[in-house]
Amino acid sequence: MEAIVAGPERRERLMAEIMERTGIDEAMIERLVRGFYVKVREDAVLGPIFDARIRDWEPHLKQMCAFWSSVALMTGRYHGTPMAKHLPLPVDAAHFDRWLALFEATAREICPPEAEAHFVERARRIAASLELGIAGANGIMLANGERFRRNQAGAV
Ligand code: HEM
Repeated sequence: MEAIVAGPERRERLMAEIMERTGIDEAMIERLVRGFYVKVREDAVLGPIFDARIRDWEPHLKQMCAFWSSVALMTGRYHGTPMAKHLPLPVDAAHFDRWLALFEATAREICPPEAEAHFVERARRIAASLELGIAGANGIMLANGERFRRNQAGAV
């Protein structure tokens, strides 16, 4: 009879499969995260939003490495509440577009193509779900593919 592969063993296998297929490892995640936030902090649109909220960058960067390790490699290292952290932010579609443009540029610079595609696909999905949540918190129910724009919604 074939053994049922569950729990930690299944996670190990998934992780090994993703690492082998994409070349992603914790070192690549750390380069991506650190490279991305260098761009974010210099950015005219996003920089001030982070600067106003993050005093000590090192814990945030460590948290983001754990997040991407969980998202990209299924390691389960991240335990947090990203939606709750983003709901109060003064952001809309323009901020998410900028965030993704910087993330995608960093992934292109740092990762081989399979890894880049793996990160970017997940970043786009999570960004869309955060934007949907933020719109909802501002009383706007987005239709499929619709974007959240505060000026049009009149909800600044
Ligand atoms: C509009 C673009 C975005 C802005 C301005 C933004 C800003 C921020 C800020 C200021 C924090 C710190 C919050 C706090 O500690 O109080 C944060 C945390 C975080 N962000 Fe974003 N973010 C954006 C998009 C994204 C996207 C697209 C992702 C994921 C793909 C993401 C993932 C996270 C995670 C995982 C945390 C840590 C939450 C925790 O402490 O557990 N963010 N973000």
